[in-house]
Amino acid sequence: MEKRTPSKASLSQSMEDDDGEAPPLAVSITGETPEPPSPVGVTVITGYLGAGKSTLINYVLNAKHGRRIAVILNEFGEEIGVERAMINEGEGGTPVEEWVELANGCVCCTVKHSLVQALEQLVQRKERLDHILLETTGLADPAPLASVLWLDDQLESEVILDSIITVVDAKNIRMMLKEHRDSASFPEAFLQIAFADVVILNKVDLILQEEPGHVHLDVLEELEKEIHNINSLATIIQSVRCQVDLHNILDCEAYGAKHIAHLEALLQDSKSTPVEGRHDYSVRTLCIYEQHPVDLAKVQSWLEDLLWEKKSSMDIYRCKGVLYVHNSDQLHTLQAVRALYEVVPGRKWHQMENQLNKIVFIGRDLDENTLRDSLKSCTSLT
Ligand SMILES: Nc1nc2c(ncn2[C@@H]2O[C@H](COP(=O)(O)OP(=O)(O)OP(=O)(O)O)[C@@H](O)[C@H]2O)c(=O)[nH]1
Repeated sequence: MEKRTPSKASLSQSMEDDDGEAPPLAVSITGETPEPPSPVGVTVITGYLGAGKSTLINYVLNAKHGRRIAVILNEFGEEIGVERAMINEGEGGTPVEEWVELANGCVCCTVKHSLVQALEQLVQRKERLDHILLETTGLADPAPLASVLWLDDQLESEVILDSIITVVDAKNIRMMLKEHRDSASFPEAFLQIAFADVVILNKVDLILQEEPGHVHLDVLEELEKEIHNINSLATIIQSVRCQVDLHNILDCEAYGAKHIAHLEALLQDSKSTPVEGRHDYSVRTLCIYEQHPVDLAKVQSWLEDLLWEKKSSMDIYRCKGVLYVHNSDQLHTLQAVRALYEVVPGRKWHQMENQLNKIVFIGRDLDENTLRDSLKSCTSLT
């Protein structure tokens, strides 16, 4: 089943909301050979001011990891150690980004114009790339970017959204969580966590300084729990100066419908945020279950009411799940980022398996009863 989106007009509207400029909607770059190579994964890096995004980029650009990684930046910090990328005027006055090559095989550039154009240039380079990192300075809500990069397989794009990584400053987030526990407001940082597939909990050395001995371990455990309360689907990696094993943050295939085992493991570990002491308006995770098989058309129309028409007051950011569909021996996977959603048939159910629907929502004002009852209404075939 192909990816379902509301009208293009409303998608581009949501992108315009972010920076006043509507990026093009799709990257479709077809290869000339009959068998195009597998697409290059794009990892989007978000994070609150000063969390350590540049530190992570610097680490990737300077480490000997043996991978050819391209980095696309919005802004070029002085500390990055390469000359500021130049913007040239290409043929016909088209602005062209200049790529800077580094000794370890990585390349990087600053995007001042079209992201899609920069990606096109990248994949047209003769050297094959292993991965692309995209730093999104100041982008509170990475969803519009996900909509641009998360494309239908049918488009045969040469790039594919791999995952969204959010870098978090452990000391800062600890303070923010304390401050906002009982308040109706929520900082941008929580939104970035809500959209993350991987959270790098950086600057854990500062927690050790504050809480020497064994106490810092309890503090970090508590922080991980709080982050999982916002987004139980995210993998959390603790770090100092973003020194992370790249295998843990690249090639996550967080949006790939083929990676069912990983999705199932995430769903298995996901738990609803405990309700006690929490306000409904905070960003949280909610899991719903339904034992009976659902009608696919009804599920689609239910999702479209929730995500497109916004008939309830709920604000849903992310959604992942497995569906047990009437008249199908295949498990179906469900993924959504804001208004964009996809339901894809996956592997066959095993004989002794407990077939059921499980959906995890991440968002604000999530109403468990409404979601559970409306999913239940998708079980009838009339
Ligand atoms: N103590 C400590 N400092 C760190 C760590 N990681 C990064 N820093 C420092 O934190 C500061 C901010 O890091 P950056 O990498 O520039 O953060 P950023 O997210 O790119 O910041 P902006 O571009 O301003 O949003 C720098 O001075 C880093 O050296 C860490 O793990 N521990």
